[in-house]
Amino acid sequence: MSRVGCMVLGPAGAGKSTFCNAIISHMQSIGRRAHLVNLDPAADPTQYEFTIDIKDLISLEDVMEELELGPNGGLVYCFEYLMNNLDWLDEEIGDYDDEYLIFDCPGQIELYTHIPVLPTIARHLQVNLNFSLCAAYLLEAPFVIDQAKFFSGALSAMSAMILLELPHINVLSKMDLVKLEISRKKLKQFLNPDPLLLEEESDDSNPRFSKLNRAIAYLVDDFGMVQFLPLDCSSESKSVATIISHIDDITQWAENQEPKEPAEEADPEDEDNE
Ligand SMILES: Nc1nc2c(ncn2[C@@H]2O[C@H](COP(=O)(O)OP(=O)(O)OP(=O)(O)O)[C@@H](O)[C@H]2O)c(=O)[nH]1
Ligand SMILES: [Mg+2]
Repeated sequence: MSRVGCMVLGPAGAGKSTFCNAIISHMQSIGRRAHLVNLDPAADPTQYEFTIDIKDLISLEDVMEELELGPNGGLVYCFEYLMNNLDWLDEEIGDYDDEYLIFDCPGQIELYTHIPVLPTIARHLQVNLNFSLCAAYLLEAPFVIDQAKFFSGALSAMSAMILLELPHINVLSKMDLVKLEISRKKLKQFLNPDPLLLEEESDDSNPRFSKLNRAIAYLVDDFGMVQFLPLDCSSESKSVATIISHIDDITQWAENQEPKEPAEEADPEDEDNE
């Protein structure tokens, strides 16, 4: 039994759900199968139905209404409830052996910093449910227009990589929105972030912030692991297929599907019989 999973993460509105749907759509077009697992207790399905939905366990709307909590307190409650009822997740996932599951996660960064629920879920999926798991962290490409914002986004991607301890890809989403505003050469520098980009910043920014931004940029560079794959879900583009192939590589999807039989010793007698 083997299961492959990808946790799709990133700030609110980064395009996570759109990307999850694009994965399912692409998979269907090439005759592969994948399932959507919704881990956002406030989300409704969009293009494709959820195969597994946290709202069948608990919904943010009910929690806010019954416990008189705000949206963030309600979300924290929902995840604490899920943590105490992980057997629900086990049961839901139970039948999906040898399947490809895409986990659409909520955008609140608190869920892997303040209360580390997403790292706990990730570990549970790997250790107890035998998942070959990776994370895809989305950052919006329009951030690249504001370089300081981009580097702070890269820092949040890096923090997710460290906290989740999962094989990881970073994705620059909504590329269609910046294609016309930024040169290809410059875009390439953002896909493999180059701190020198900040050197070109205009002089009218506060020098103290410039210094801080540069320090963050060099930190991201020193870490040397934050690179981005471009994604454009606005039209049929190769970007979704390319990202899926990266996920396949990381999770060793092909190997999981077709476990290699140990090479059998050639039996000379069999050969004689043929
Ligand atoms: N132009 C463009 N818009 C996109 C793209 N991907 C997503 N969007 C839009 O961005 C908005 C947010 O997309 P979602 O997929 O809901 O983002 P999300 O990260 O799931 O949002 P939350 O779950 O609320 O955190 C929607 O209006 C999408 O249509 C893209 O590649 N290009
Ligand atoms: Mg979403």
